[in-house]
Amino acid sequence: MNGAAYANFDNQEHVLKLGETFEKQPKSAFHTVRYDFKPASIDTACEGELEVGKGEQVTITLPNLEGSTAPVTVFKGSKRPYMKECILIVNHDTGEYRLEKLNSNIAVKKTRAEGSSKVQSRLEQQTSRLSQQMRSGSGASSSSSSSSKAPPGFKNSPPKDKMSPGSPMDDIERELMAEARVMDQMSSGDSSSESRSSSSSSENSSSSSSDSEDETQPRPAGAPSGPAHSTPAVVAASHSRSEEASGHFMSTLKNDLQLSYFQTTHQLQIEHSKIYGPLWKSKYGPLVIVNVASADLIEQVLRQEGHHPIRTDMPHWRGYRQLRKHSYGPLTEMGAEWQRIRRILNPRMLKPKHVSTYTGSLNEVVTDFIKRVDWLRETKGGGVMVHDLAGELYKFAFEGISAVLFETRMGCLNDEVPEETQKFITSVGEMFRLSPIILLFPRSLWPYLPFWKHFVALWDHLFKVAQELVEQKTAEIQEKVNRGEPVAGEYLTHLLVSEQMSISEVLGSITELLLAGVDTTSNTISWALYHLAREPDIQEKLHREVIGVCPGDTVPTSDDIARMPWLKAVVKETLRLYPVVPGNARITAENEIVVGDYIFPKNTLFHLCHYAVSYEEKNFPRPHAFQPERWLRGSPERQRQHPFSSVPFGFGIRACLGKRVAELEMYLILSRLMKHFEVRPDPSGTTVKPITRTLLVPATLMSLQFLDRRGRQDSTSASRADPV
Ligand code: HEM
Repeated sequence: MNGAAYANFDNQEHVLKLGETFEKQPKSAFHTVRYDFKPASIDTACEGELEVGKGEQVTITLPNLEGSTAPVTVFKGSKRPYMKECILIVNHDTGEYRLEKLNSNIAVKKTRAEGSSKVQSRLEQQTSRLSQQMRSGSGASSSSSSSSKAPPGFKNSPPKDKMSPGSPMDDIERELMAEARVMDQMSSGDSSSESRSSSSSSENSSSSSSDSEDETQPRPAGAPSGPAHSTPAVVAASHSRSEEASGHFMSTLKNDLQLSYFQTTHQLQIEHSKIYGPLWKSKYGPLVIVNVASADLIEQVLRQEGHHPIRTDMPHWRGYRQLRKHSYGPLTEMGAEWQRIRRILNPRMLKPKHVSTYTGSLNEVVTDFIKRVDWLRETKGGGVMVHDLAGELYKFAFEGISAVLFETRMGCLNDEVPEETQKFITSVGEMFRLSPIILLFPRSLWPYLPFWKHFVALWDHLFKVAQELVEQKTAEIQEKVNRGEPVAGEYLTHLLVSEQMSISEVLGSITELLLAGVDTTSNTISWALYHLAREPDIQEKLHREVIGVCPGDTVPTSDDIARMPWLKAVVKETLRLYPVVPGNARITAENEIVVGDYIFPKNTLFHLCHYAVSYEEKNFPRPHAFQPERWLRGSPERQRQHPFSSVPFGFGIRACLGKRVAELEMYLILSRLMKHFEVRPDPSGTTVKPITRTLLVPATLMSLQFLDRRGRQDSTSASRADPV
């Protein structure tokens, strides 16, 4: 399929162009479908009936074609193979069908009604103006330097929208000014006030945000507190000329960039699927996306993903690697190379016999985490509270995955987290936060975006940390070899010693594993504890299960976990309510595929709306309730569940590489925490909602009470009111 498929949103009218295949609108609307026609059929038009979407047979009769007044059947037969020249427009309200030649543009009323789409379309117009200005030489000269070369054209911003106090525009303003501030700090070499993007683990925000927490309108986690909240005028006044230009750029964008759009994309899945049904098309920056929001249709996409599935082409992540000449890892690699990497990485990540060998190292990390909980309660929590639990669990997850990958300890659970480690944590969060913003812009503009420079610096740091760890391990191995000692070890040692990958490839892969292995598990553990605290009966059942399998001081192992079905059900239910990857994706690069009643050409980008599907009443009765019992084997609800209604680790050969390690890690920590503590909600009554920052993360700080069970005769008889 050719690449000229991008819709034109000028005048709010959607003009379908050659290659554009699918459009669905809320009410009035047309479905526009490109069906498959035999090239000959169009020439040998004959009369017949009109039937679309029944089985594989399609008959199309048109009221008129090219001047003919009598209805003509332009096609009768199988959907395949296809001819590119025609497009079928189906009006499902009136039952009317229309075939148009693709070489004439087809105007289909207004495309989208939601504000977010309008915002995007304005942004697109603006960025294309911007890019024209740059190409015409009025802007930046060359190179990857950013704000200092910002073009004068930035001044031509559209009139500023009226902003009411506390409106989403304030958030945009804060976000963009925060961006400018971070750029300031970076250019002046001061990174000390960088805060981790997710409020959940921001040390800095812990004191400031708790006061201002508002359940209905949580403070955007990425908006740092303090000076970044200043008005643009105040901040801009302190900028140099180049920063002023960048400030113009910011203020231009702030009218268009709706932060809430990024943060609530999981929620939008539900809202859009209510309006459009289970299949609809949308735009995200330069991307045209087909959204899929039903378990059946998701299954259809995933089952046709091909031999080398592509999630998305990740131009920003890949762009960084190209810039620095780093190797791709499993997240970013594609095609046969991706398959080769996975074949090397899979065994020690996914084979149960290997994964169970990580139990010892992970349990050591769990032990240290429990000590840290004790310390936090005593020193900062009035004997019972653990503040910013998600942040603490982030450190646990980082320590845990490092123990597995690097066979080494990072000191994340020490009283003082090493500076480099803390910076890695900050960088991961920042990088995830910036990723969707960068994708909104055409690649040609990236060098001129201030936050692209920031994005590159963040990745530089991530690679630097991984590189140091790889070098350290290489040196250890070399020393052992020099001493004539046997070299044994699990993950990194195996990768280095087996020499199946170059050092650069090992680095590319290990960096991505480290990146993928932290927020994912830590946030899932946070949400599980959050719900256990709110559902004492479910928690009590879990506690009983754990002490039943592992009484006294016994530390749960992977074998014990196999006998804890309730624990597994708790994790499954947590991942249903909070799928860390709320929307996955596939690009069908190998074949055109049939999804529902439609045929999609090669290279269609599908967005799989897992979040929406896991909240569907028909899949999960009382979908908002935390009910682990739905997952118990043999439960009537489980038997009715569609197998693709909740697939938190993805599906197929491109599914999560860390699934088994993540599960083991989550089971080991949750079971042990249940042995040691009773968790209870934050007495302030604060509720925590999720936001999307690439991954689904808590929007605000999460704090819980940890009551010691150790020393209790009978945990059930302990008064719920009295901290032990
Ligand atoms: C609760 C924990 C986790 C969840 C829910 C999760 C979820 C996912 C999902 C949904 C995908 C995309 C799969 C697909 O496209 O079909 C994925 C990919 C991936 N995950 Fe995880 N993940 C978790 C933990 C981890 C951990 C601990 C690691 C590393 C040790 C990891 C490494 C990866 C990698 C490398 C990929 C890319 C695989 C590829 O493209 O070939 N994940 N994960």
